[in-house]
Amino acid sequence: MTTDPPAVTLGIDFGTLSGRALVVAVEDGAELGSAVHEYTHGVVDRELPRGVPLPPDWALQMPQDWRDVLRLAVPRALADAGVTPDQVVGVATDFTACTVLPTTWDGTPLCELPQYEHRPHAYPKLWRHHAAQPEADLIVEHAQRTGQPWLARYGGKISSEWQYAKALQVLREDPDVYAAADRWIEAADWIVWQLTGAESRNPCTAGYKGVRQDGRYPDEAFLSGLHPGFAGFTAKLEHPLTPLGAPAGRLTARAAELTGLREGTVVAAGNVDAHVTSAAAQALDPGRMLAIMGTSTCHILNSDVLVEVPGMCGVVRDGVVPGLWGYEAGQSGVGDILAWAVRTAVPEEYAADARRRGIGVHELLTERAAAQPVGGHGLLALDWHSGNRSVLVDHHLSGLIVGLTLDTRPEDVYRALVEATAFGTRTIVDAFEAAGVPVTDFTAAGGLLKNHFLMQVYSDVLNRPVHVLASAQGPALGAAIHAAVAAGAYPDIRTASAAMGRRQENAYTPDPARAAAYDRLYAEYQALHDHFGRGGNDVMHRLRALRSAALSTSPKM
Ligand SMILES: Nc1ncnc2c1ncn2[C@@H]1O[C@H](COP(=O)(O)OP(=O)(O)O)[C@@H](O)[C@H]1O
Ligand SMILES: O=C(CO)[C@H](O)[C@H](O)COP(=O)(O)O
Repeated sequence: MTTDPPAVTLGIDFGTLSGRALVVAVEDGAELGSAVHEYTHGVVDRELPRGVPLPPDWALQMPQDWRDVLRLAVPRALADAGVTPDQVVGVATDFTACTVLPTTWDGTPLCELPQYEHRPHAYPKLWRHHAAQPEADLIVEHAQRTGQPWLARYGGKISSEWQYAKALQVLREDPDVYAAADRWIEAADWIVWQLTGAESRNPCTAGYKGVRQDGRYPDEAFLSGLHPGFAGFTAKLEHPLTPLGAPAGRLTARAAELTGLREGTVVAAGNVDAHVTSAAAQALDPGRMLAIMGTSTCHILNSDVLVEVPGMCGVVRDGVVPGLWGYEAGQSGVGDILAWAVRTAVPEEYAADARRRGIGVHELLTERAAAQPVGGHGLLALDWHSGNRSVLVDHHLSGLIVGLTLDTRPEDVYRALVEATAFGTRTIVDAFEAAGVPVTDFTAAGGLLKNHFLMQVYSDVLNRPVHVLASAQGPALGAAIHAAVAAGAYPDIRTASAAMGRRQENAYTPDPARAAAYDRLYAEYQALHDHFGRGGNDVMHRLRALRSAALSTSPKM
């Protein structure tokens, strides 16, 4: 007797530095094979590939790097899993967001047209492009003045990371590129377009990053008040939305040739890396907060109720799963801040020790940092090296370390930074609870799970158990779950998540003595946070303005 080979789905996760494809069994979510492709150009933040220098706070990407994930990682993942294209019943993708690009009507990125290849604004802007803060400030000020009803659904502020600030920056700085952009599209939707040959839009990026609420984008009167040329901006976005977990289309012959998949394979609606991970971590029920902890952290939480939480990134109906209000908050820099410490605050002696022992510098610093009592380093840090996404929503804030002495060691700084990111998360959890959105449990996912000391710090600082997603491929697994729903294997995302997702309960539990000690440090963090973040001292903004002025005038010494 022969049995049919098992049905599988493919989840493709497009991260900040790489993209990965994961083959998953539809029946139980077993991970059968995967492959990663590191982007050739990574984050373009110094100069364009052809040598055009970029100003501070810019972060771009190259669409070809994303296509290469389809071309290279997908066939390798199928081979790794030992499955044939016929077994793949559905494909879904997820992307960083708001990573957004200008294209022509047929989806061609403007940066790939010869006449625009030297123009920085023709390139996709990565989620952590932070140069549109003046535009974000203008949007917030104008929205407050004109009483825009949607503003409260974004915690009272629109981030410079989101679609409108980035698009307005293009219009103000390169009106030709703005005019040439027939479509202004999230990479999350653009990649689906590459697979299906037809434009589609998803409610997750449209809601959280595109300010679409109650079926509408901000109106023309509001947009023209920002800039006369911005009045028709939403025409570049308008397109029917495909619900999450629904099919956006089918794989074209061209995409099948590129990926090695079968023409006609179902492709699910696009999605965001953080939000899609909730399905993988079985964190879709109301009150379950998921923190996706990597270069940055996103906090995702579903609820039955609509509440306007000050400083959150956004609340969107059906934004994570149909039928619930999905909340997002976040920290723009977490692993990125630790990477900064590893890159810049470690003497050669440490690097040599790590090399000798065959471990990474993160691991070395972690090991040394773990061997000290709470507060033993005498330091307190603010985790704003990449600005503050929640609850202050200000990307012109910056990092701070208080308490440095001549005795301070690199591992002390590293530990203080780990703790600062945990305090940042606690600030977000507290903001939800204070606003009336209960956080009944806390689950973590993402690349930082490998740092057990860091995870324990989070449990101690939050003074609650931390559950973890039991997969190293959270977003790709979440996408594969969405693919199974789009393929009709499950009736909805929550049912598919129960069958295919997995989590380890109580992976970390708080130590009462450390939790009490962290309560005292957290009180100090809150004081520092409010002093520098809520107007007590505006020095961080003044320093940034001085830096911009200094870098824009030429004489150097
Ligand atoms: N052992 C470690 N401890 C803490 N942070 C780490 C460690 N190893 C890598 N990192 C940081 O983790 C981040 C990468 O996280 P990951 O989840 O893999 O990526 P992404 O967020 O891009 O999906 C980087 O910022 C890196 O500096
Ligand atoms: O803001 C986001 C989602 O809303 C970004 O996608 C996210 O912060 C980037 O993710 P990662 O740190 O995993 O690369």
